[in-house]
Amino acid sequence: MLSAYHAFAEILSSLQPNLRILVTGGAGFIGSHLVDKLMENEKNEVIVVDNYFTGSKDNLKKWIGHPRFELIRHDVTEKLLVEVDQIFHLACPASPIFYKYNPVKTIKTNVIGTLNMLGLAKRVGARILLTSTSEVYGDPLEHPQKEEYWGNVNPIGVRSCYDEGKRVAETLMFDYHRQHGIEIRIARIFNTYGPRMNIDDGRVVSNFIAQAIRGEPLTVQSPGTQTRSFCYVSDMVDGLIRLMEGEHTGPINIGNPGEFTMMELAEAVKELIDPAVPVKIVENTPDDPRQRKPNITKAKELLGWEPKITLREGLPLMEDDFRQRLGVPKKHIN
Ligand SMILES: NC(=O)c1ccc[n+]([C@@H]2O[C@H](COP(=O)([O-])OP(=O)(O)OC[C@H]3O[C@@H](n4cnc5c(N)ncnc54)[C@H](O)[C@@H]3O)[C@@H](O)[C@H]2O)c1
Ligand SMILES: O=c1ccn([C@@H]2O[C@H](COP(=O)(O)OP(=O)(O)O[C@H]3OC[C@@H](O)[C@H](O)[C@H]3O)[C@@H](O)[C@H]2O)c(=O)[nH]1
Repeated sequence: MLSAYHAFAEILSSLQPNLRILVTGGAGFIGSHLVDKLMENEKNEVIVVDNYFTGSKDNLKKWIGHPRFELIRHDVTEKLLVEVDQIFHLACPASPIFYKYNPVKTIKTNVIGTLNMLGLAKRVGARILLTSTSEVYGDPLEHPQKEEYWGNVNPIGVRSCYDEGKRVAETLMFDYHRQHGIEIRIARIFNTYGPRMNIDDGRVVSNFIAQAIRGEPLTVQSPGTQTRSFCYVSDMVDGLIRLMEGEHTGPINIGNPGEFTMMELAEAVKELIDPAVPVKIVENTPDDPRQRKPNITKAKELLGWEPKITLREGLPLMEDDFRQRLGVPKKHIN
């Protein structure tokens, strides 16, 4: 019986074509988890290109030297010639601190980088997936956000290099699709967290966890009532792969609809790591969206996807990883 099952599995696997997959930004947080998942399939060959602005070779160290894996230092604002079947286009700094650091470079990465990847997709006939963002909805006046909502975005603000950049990237994807018949997929990713985020990434979940472990005050940016919806990274990767493999162009929201104020997030982190750490209210940055929560009806109906890991399940997994990297073990009370 078992051998009949194995024979069947072997036939199935032999029917699946070998795929060569390019992941831009594959040395980053989401990208490296995506690479781990893609490498599990022995039919996949994975090529990562990254300029290491916010990513690191360390995130991919287990694959370096593997015969089905290749890592190339490359900036997507420059042309790239590789023969591939699929392109997961993630390259772009994602933390507001880093995308505001060199805004001209951020918009070039979104516009010229996406043009270059679309040019590559056209030349080699590859399917291309763009990781767009919930930031295309700006400071949303509709809540929760459906894909049909056009957003409320400041075109000249300090976040515009990122959110307007991603909006242009979406436009380019659809123009190449309509004009050149390129197979496109667009994911609108909502706040994602998990192990391997940079300790000093600057995003709220990594900040609070690192602060609590170090015994420092949790910096809640005022007013603290602004909301976000946090998706665990393994759920995100599963959604991205389903979108790439499915039949729908999108845009499709991929995120966890569980919605929390930043004050609630700080309380959850305190409760988990150290109830004694204080919360410190600090000044916010301009144009910070006041609310954010995905409507994921499309992802459920078209991709059969919904997140499995709640914030309370995901935070301890991230705590373990941060403690290990910060060298601060958990105190055990006997
Ligand atoms: N994490 C989130 O909450 C979130 C939310 C919405 C959208 N996204 C999108 O998902 C993607 C990945 O985000 P992440 O959280 O893993 O961020 P990250 O900063 O960890 O990863 C981005 C990667 O892209 C690389 N990169 C940046 N500019 C590049 C360039 N010009 N050429 C080549 N490589 C470049 C970086 O070095 C890094 O490895 C981004 O496109 C981001 O906009 C993320
Ligand atoms: O230390 C902090 C950091 C952040 N915050 C608050 O936490 C909220 C979330 O901020 P983050 O910097 O984590 O992320 P944002 O939601 O602003 O942007 C994010 O969402 C969409 C993605 O495309 C972006 O890549 C990602 O950075 C904001 O309201 C911010 O004011 C704090 O209260 N304290």
